[in-house]
Amino acid sequence: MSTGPSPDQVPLLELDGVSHAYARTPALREVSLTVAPGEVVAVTGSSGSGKSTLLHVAAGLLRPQAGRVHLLGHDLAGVDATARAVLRRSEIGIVLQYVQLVPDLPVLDNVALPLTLNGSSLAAARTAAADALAEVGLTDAASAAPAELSGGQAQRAAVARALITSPRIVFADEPVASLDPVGGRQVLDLLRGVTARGAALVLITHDNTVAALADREVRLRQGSVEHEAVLR
Ligand SMILES: Nc1ncnc2c1ncn2[C@@H]1O[C@H](COP(=O)(O)OP(=O)(O)OP(=O)(O)O)[C@@H](O)[C@H]1O
Repeated sequence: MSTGPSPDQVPLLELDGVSHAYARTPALREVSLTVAPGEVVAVTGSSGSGKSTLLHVAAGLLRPQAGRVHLLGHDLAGVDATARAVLRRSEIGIVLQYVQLVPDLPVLDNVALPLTLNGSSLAAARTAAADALAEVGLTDAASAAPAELSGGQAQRAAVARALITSPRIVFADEPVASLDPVGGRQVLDLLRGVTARGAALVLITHDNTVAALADREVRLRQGSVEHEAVLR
């Protein structure tokens, strides 16, 4: 009988000796990192320390020049751009600091978009999007245009869109940096909610108060892991 690790012990994300430079600017230097199911990991560091580059590499948006990235059981070196895009669309959620809702689509259709791109019928996707909007407290905004939302509402809609596929791992790059404390807390609570079903959250932030909500902090300095701490 096999005695391999149980599914809740297999990392969802594993970076091993990852290095990357833009032209001659080193951005990541031999970074190793693992993220387990149900974990919230804060990646911190000052401006230019490599946080966003780490997110791009981890989410398969950027191929690192050295090292290995294992994401959701895939060695990304062997996954072509199309398959990586499908993986992102179906199993990964990404939330950025400035919301990128499609301006011409009502909020409901923005949230439904990942499902329609994955082949769901518009009707089924809209039903799921209405449920997702209810979960983030935005039912009343379903038919609004993105421009009619406040910053906090738009970020909650972006979270609903990122979570509608029930991703196994969510990457959030400074998701509350543009929000007031109350709006920020709401968005963080929504993001952290994914851990209840065993998904992981990788939270990129330069804000210590936000980082303190994580289970673990990985601090970057000039592209290297300077410090790693278990917070809870
Ligand atoms: N597209 C790019 N072309 C050239 N250099 C880049 C590019 N993106 C990032 N860099 C450089 O790589 C280094 C790491 O940048 P990165 O954006 O990953 O840091 P960061 O910690 O996310 O910064 P910030 O908190 O300011 O967003 C910096 O020196 C930056 O100037």
